[in-house]
Amino acid sequence: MLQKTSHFMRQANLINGEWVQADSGQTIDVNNPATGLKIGTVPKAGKGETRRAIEAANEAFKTWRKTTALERSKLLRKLHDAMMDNQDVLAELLTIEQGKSLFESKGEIGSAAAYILWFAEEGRRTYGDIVPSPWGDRRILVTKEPVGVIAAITPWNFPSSMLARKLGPALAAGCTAVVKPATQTPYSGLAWGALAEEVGFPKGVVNILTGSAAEIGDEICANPLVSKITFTGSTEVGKLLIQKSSVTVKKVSMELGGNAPFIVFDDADIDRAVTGAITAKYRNSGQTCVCTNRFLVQAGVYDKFVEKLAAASDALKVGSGLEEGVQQGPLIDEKAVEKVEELIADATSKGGKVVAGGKRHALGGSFFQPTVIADATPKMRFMKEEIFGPVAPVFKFETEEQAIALANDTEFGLACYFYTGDLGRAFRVMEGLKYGMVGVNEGLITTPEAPFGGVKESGLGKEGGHQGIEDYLDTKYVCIGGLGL
Ligand SMILES: O=CCCC(=O)O
Repeated sequence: MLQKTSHFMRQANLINGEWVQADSGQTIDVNNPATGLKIGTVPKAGKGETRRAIEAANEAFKTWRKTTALERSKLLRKLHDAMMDNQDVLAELLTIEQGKSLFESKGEIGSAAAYILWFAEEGRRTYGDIVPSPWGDRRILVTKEPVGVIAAITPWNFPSSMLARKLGPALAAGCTAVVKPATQTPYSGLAWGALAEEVGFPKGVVNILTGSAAEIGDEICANPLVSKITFTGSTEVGKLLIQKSSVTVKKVSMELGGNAPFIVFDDADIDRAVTGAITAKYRNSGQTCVCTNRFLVQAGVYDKFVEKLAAASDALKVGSGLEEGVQQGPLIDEKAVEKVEELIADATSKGGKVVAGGKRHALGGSFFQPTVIADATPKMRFMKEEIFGPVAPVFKFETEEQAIALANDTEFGLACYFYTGDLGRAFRVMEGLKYGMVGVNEGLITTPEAPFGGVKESGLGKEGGHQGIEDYLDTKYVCIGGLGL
């Protein structure tokens, strides 16, 4: 029961440096998806607590913005080190509340820490410009300034690393933050508060609230002290936040839904494609925004690919994420399982053939078998809907043009993947795909050095890369005259 005694498992909210309960005293239960058992509670905060957290962040901003980039960088580096020093316990907490395997949780904590380190460095390079002036007696300066108080709303599928991508650039830029982690997985988010406190971030710089998404979200959108909202989650909720925050004209960064195609051409290395497919499909039990939603396979290698993918899917070890060797944990909840069942029933009623899995796992609860469906067609719901579960529908195509058209036939544009051994085709296809991120002969492409983000209805803005800090900065133009030049 390491997790119960870990001081990182905070069952309280962090507002202005104090760990507090909800004004109403109400709480929300948090359950372990692997057992269905309650692991603790968190406060059910509402509008009042959110307003106080925003005011605290606004007060803290007055001094935090004046710290030097180097001072902020040093604190962020300490935060990185504290995360890595506690990687095992933080990973265990993540697995207990989210369900993913300990292997993946350690990877997520490592990735979260890596984003912090990246932005600790990037924060020191937020250069402005001196622009050639059209006037002989005036000079033009362009500077970068922190936007102010930011609000970060984060999802349950990557409760630690999604926060790192937002807090890292925000704090490095000199912004202060109000964070609302998902209520299904709040402890990994709250742990950031404990870590930030431990390494010496001043009170009010990081505030963390749990509770009613509607009440907290509405206050964040309406409050003029919040300059920016950064959100990872569904396109539906993202649109609502954009709409509601338009009243106070906030900057927004949105990392929304995906419908990733994974294309395998006849000239691909099939074994490499299957290895990439397993990661791109089953990571976090298929619950990532960049998970493959549709496999598009060229006719010449279709049967071979399906056979190998089915065998590799059957071989995955499903179980509690805390167990040694487990590769796939449970889905987040019963609703997620029902959605997966519905999509499979829709596919089989339209001619889809289940060649691996297809059912709830014998372990019960929200465990589901890794599933492969052959003979998928565009009439099936997989074509348009995000699965967010361990189901791999495999479509057949004949030509390169057809593959690109099928891949682009969606309102989403987050990640996509394709496998080919032909360099010319690699460029043609990469340029033809309307997506924010492309994996060529790679099924896992996330890294702090690269800009993560989508186009179309998959979102706005980038997280990571040198671009990732720009959304937390305002550009100011200064025209200086009267210099006696
Ligand atoms: O679910 C979205 C993020 C997945 C990733 O970090 O690769």
